[in-house]
Amino acid sequence: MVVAVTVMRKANVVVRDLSALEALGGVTNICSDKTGTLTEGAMIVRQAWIPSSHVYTVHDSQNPSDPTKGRVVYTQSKDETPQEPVEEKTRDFDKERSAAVLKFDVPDEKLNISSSKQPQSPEPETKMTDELRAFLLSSALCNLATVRFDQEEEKWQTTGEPTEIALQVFAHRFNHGKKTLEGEGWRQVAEFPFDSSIKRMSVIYNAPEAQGSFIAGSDNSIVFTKGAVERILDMCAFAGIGESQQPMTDELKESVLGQMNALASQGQRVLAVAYRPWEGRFTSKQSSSSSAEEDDKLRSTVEQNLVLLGLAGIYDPPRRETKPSIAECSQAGIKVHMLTGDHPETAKAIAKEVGIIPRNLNILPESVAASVVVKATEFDKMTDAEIDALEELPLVIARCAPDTKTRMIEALRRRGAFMAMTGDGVNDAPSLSRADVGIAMGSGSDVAKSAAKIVLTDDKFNSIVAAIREGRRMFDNIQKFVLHLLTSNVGEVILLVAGLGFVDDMGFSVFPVSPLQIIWINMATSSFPAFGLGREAAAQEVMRKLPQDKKRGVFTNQIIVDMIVYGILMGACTLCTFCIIIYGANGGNLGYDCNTKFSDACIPVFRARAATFALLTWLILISAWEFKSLRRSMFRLNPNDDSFFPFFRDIYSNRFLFWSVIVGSLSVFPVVYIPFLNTRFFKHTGISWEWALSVGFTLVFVTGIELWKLAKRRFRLLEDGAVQRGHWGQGGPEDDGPRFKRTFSMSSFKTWVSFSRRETGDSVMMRATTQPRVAHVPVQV
Ligand SMILES: Nc1ncnc2c1ncn2[C@@H]1O[C@H](COP(=O)(O)OP(=O)(O)OP(=O)(O)O)[C@@H](O)[C@H]1O
Ligand code: NA
Repeated sequence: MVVAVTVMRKANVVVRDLSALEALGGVTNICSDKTGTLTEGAMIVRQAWIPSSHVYTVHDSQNPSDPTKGRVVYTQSKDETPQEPVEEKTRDFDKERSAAVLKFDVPDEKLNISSSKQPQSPEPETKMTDELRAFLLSSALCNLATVRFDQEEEKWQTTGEPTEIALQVFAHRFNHGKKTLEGEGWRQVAEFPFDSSIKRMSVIYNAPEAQGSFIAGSDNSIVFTKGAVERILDMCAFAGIGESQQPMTDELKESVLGQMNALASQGQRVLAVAYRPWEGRFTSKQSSSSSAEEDDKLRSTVEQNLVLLGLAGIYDPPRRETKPSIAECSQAGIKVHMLTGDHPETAKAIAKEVGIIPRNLNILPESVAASVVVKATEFDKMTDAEIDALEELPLVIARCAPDTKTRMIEALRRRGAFMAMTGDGVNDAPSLSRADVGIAMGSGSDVAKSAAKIVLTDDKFNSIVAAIREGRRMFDNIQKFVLHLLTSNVGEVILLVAGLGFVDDMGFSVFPVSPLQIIWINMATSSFPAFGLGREAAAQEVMRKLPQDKKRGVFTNQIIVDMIVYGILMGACTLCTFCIIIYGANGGNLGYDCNTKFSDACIPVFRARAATFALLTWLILISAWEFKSLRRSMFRLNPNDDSFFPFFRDIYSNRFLFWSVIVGSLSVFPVVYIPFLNTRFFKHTGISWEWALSVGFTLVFVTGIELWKLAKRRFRLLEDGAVQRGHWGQGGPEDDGPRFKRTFSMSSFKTWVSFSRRETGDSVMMRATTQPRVAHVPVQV
């Protein structure tokens, strides 16, 4: 256990409660945040759309905190509906987007080489307009993030929320950072903070003399607001400023929403930026109201009749490690759900990129496809019965509120799932404590951390998967430990109970092994190998099998049957040894009072005891080596290892176990031979030819275990359930196109051929119901 915790520290996981790590090994579903966990959490404004004016696109920016990197170009939109230019962009952007994931860590020199080779874009460089200026003012001022160039470290430093940093950096590109503006005399008079349940934020500023006049009268304060598009849009009465200002009609709303969808479906988080001139000066008396209720009332009077200034598309690339980790979960029979505060389109696009949902939802059966991505409001509206009636729970829940997380936990629990839930916010605490395993982010709030059992110091999704692997390893090792302990106990009990039948002339039962021998074996020799088993490395297939059944715990059928089979085998071997020496070689001479005293009459019994003791010790020790794997041969623990005799390397890989078995085996000799100690205390004496029996029966025992394991493998006895990947495996290969272009090999070609054959199947439903690509991953073959 202690070993486990230190290992996990290295993997950036802090375990506050050890049982949580073991529990994690049994997780069947993970509900993960998106921002920072599945994605980098480093956001860049990629596109800004200004109503009936321009689309600004940021190119070639690899460093999210450096406003000097990359260039901004704009596209003039003549039409009322600015749909077209953006669609033109889409292709170009898509290229960039997939590249962005790879580019983040590449040193700048290399990037410059590659970008300078690209043909220069024909688009004009940006020039400042009033519309853009208003947009930047609101983005920079309604913002708590800071961006500054650190002279000492010679790099750009940022503080604050990634979303706000992105906007602040964007404003800095035009020299409109908050610092600069406040230097020019912009003064904040009130703030209505961001809250993830209302998903917006507002501030009120007084403009310096004459500066604000292009958007508000010079004696007026100005309200700046930003937030989720659907919410802000409903509070807007106008769009645009100056001559191009239009009243917010349903039609215009539709067009703005269309615009938002275009950005969101590229995986961008879209924020609406708005403002409003406040009649006269907003005084601090108005802002320092006493009760929360009055605060809310004031807030709703402030946040109305807004003017939409534009949309910002902010991109947060998925972490490189996310998709492979999700694939690993899928192979391990674990489902990954994404619960995000973002818009459904954004959520969907990112979910596709990381493999939580297939790129082509049509490969799912219709009944499932309909509820793969849902909005929290829809989910919240459903009754428990309706949720339980769903064929599968949603994989993506968008615009998620803290309550939605709690409902999802309950829905999962009703389906018998054992779930892990991540969270970072203050109001995530209830769901974190209610989940079977709550996982908080190192960067998150202290409230979340204290409600969770596990904290990820690096926020990364793949650290969760590493912790699950560790939990499963621990569980497996506990199983091996328990099997080792119980097998020796069953063997000893059989030997001792059968020994009651060895009755001497006085009518006493002669012990086949003495009490001190048993104590010695249990305490001195077999405890070290048992600890050694606890240190076993994870088996290769540890993430290729179903999560353990929480109700069964360690005692699976396999463990119970193994324990009986091996225990009987151990009992039989030791009994035979004792019997052969007493009845075969000494005509059944059980001596006289041999349980208590050494005499010449007791020599046969004492010699038989020594051989039985040695054998029992060795069987228990060698069984520890055998239990390194429950199903694989001790002589070939790794099926992919093609060396002729990997035994010693495999056995030596766990040093502690190796040496405890070796030293334990050798300890038999002094115990048998040291005079006085042997006859007086252990009630046995030195032997000669009898050693052959001990060695011989050790070989019989090993053969017996190997045969039983072979039978288990051959006839697939007592297998753990195989992982069924169902309609589609998460994190799997792309499902919309041939893969063999990238890595051409015979096998990938074959898979591709079999795909395309299936793709020509009659209908989507056909494909879905005829079990498309069910990957049966056999466990421990
Ligand atoms: N600083 C902010 N100011 C205004 N609106 C914001 C801000 N941050 C986020 N939003 C809006 O609120 C929505 C949800 O944000 P929230 O912080 O709840 O999600 P998140 O927790 O960051 O996302 P995830 O759940 O994926 O980790 C965003 O999509 C955006 O529209
Ligand atoms: Na979050």
